[in-house]
Amino acid sequence: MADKTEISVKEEISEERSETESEMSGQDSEIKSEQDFEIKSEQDSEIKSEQDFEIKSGQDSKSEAESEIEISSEIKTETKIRTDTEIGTDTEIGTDTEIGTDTEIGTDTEIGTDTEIGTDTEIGIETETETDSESESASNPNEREVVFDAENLSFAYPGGSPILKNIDLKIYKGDFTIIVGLNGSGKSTFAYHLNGLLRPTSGSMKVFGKDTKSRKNVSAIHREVGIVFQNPYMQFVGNTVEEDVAFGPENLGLARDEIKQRVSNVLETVHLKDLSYQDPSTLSGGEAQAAAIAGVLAMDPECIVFDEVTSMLDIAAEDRILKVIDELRERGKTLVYISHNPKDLLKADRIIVFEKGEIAFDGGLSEYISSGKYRLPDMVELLRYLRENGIDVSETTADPKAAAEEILKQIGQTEHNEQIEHNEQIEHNEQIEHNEHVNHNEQIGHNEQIEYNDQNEQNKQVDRNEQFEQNEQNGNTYGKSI
Ligand SMILES: Nc1ncnc2c1ncn2[C@@H]1O[C@H](COP(=O)(O)OP(=O)(O)OP(=O)(O)O)[C@@H](O)[C@H]1O
Repeated sequence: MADKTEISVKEEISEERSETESEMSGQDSEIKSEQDFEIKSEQDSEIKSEQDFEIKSGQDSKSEAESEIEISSEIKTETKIRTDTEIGTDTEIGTDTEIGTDTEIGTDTEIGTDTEIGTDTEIGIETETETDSESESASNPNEREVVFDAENLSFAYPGGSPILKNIDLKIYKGDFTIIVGLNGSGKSTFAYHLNGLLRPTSGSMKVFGKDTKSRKNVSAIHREVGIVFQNPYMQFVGNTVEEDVAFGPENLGLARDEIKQRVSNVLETVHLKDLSYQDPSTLSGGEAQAAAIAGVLAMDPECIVFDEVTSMLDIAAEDRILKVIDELRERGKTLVYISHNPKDLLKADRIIVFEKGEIAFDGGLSEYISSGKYRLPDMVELLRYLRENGIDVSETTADPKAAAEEILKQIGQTEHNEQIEHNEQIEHNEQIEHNEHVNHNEQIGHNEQIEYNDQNEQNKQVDRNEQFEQNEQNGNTYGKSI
């Protein structure tokens, strides 16, 4: 029997946040204090019998205006039929009673009773075989696994007009999908649907096959899908950066050493080690974004939704985050990235454009470029200009160095070759000149030698004549008759 006590449940807090958002928008009439988010405890007990039965129970309680007790029991048999029992009690203004039963053929029964004052009790009994979308896709290995599946999804904030309209969209495992669109087009609202923070007003959203409409599914979905919010201060729950980042892994029930290691690694990654003990609410905008990213990375979820997370980062910090994203892609994570920066499009497997709550475009980068309707990354503009002027470079080269090499191949290389030829010619000419010069010098030397020899000869003759004259004067004819 294992018994452990944990402080805090991050995904529940996310739910609370969402509720708070809803409350702000008037979706829910109740008013909650900030302390709702702060105090949580969870107690899990696990009993495993020799018959391979597993019984788990967890108890959550919260302070202040709201208290919640959640007890979950899980019984697992060798036949892989699992029974989940969840009992939650909320004491707050407003009462909700929900009883749900899920069976393996997908029957979901919910009985709800609302009264004005009282208790929120949720009893969920879920009986299902361990068959989910993963095993479904395993039956057809060529079919890519669907992670997010929105079907005819529409959403309106309470009292408002529809923000999302009839969205049909499947996002596949391992893809890096970028969502772009003008301000207010519904990108963030859609992002909140990806982990059940918001639920469709009509239609459905399934994550790994689990419908976000069922509250029982939402906490499991929170473990698989992390969201980094546009406003990072929305997601802090710890008193220090370190505590905040540790919050998620603690909630996953990881061992203390593992948590320590993860926290240390992610703080290193986002360069926030020096601020480990700072209150996250006092961080600068960019630091807060980095800390929020660290908090999600520490949980290592299967999917991460980034909602304009680099908007406040300096260039170096942005580069670090983009590098992290590259690594996450290499590890096969499913990433949804909301951005206003056209340069991000170059990395995308898929681009989705939102316009007034609808999907106006859904496709790859080449299609996006050739549609001619949207703002393009600067480099694509440059390459396009070169193409239009007869230089055959690809428009979709994401890496500036690769683009430069392509351009060089087309024009630079030719010029380069011409330059080489030119240089060789110069060298050749210089050599000739040099040789000519040498020859010339040699000629001069030769002539000088001749002159020298002539002079020598001449001098010798003069000497001889003078000797002759001298001899004659001396009467010495050396046997010669005159
Ligand atoms: N809690 C809310 N209550 C009512 N309306 C809301 C709420 N949150 C957002 N909206 C409205 O929903 C629309 C879509 O907002 P959303 O934040 O999803 O857009 P966005 O595309 O992410 O915009 P941005 O690029 O500016 O971040 C906007 O008109 C916004 O005013």
